[in-house]
Amino acid sequence: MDMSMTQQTPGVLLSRLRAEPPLVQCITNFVAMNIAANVLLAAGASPAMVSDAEEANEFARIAGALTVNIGTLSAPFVAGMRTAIEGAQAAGRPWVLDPVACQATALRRRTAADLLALTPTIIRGNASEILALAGEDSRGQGVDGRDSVETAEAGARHLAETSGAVVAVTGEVDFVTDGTRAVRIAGGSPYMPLNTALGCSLTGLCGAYAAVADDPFDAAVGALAHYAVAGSRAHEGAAGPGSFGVRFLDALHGLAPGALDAEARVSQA
Ligand SMILES: Nc1ncnc2c1ncn2[C@@H]1O[C@H](COP(=O)(O)OP(=O)(O)OP(=O)(O)O)[C@@H](O)[C@H]1O
Ligand SMILES: Cc1ncsc1CCO
Ligand SMILES: [Mg+2]
Repeated sequence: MDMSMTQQTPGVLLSRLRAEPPLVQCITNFVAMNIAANVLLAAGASPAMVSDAEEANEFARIAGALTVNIGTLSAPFVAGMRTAIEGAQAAGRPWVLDPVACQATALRRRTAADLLALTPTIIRGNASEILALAGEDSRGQGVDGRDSVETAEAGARHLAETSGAVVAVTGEVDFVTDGTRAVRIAGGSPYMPLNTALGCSLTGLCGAYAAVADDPFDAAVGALAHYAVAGSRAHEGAAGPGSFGVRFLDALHGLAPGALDAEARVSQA
């Protein structure tokens, strides 16, 4: 990749992560809990799925980053999210928002808007979710994206400007912007959206990269590039979504920092 697009390249951040695996507090959904934990471990981070309001604030203060995902939403989750965000912010730690299916119901629209107002460091979602969060029409079907990343790029730029967050839109070709800078990241596999919770797990990986990066834009690019390169590698020889899933974990683990920078397909947008 062109090394001028980030201060710290994906490979530099991956080296940091592997040298000192960051503790990442993941408040995520019941579908993603096990999958995301395995993804973070394979990539080189240390995940902990801690969400109860009684301990989430205390835990956020000792974690390197917090990630918040509204996939299986309920009042106890929301209470844990709110107090965890307060703890992360008090400790000066980054937090990542994943607004799963935020177009679908009044509860999700309200919760996503409330969490957005708490100023996430990074927002990661599929194009349908980012369009909805940006106040535009979304064709999302439940948790599955149904819009192209391209149609969400203008909304993502606007959302980044108004929220102050780095916005990462995922799909066939990903898009990352902080409102000023913007890049596209190619790679991955069409088997990825057929494996549940890989997006939710990527949100966790954004937290891991944010914990070791100086700049959240570099963190989002690093996490998405790690995923894209591992996804491309895993696609080779995969017979379908099942064998892809196994190969993907192996590829996340087996990717060396130098190879990540050599194989990352990041371009200016
Ligand atoms: N058609 C595709 N080709 C290549 N990579 C893809 C494709 N669709 C998605 N991806 C990749 O899959 C990963 C997850 O992105 P996706 O947009 O599917 O998340 P999501 O909809 O939030 O997933 P989930 O809600 O199931 O966790 C990203 O790394 C993205 O680049
Ligand atoms: C399938 C599913 N349902 C709620 S969250 C989730 C994981 C993918 O977003
Ligand atoms: Mg999702």
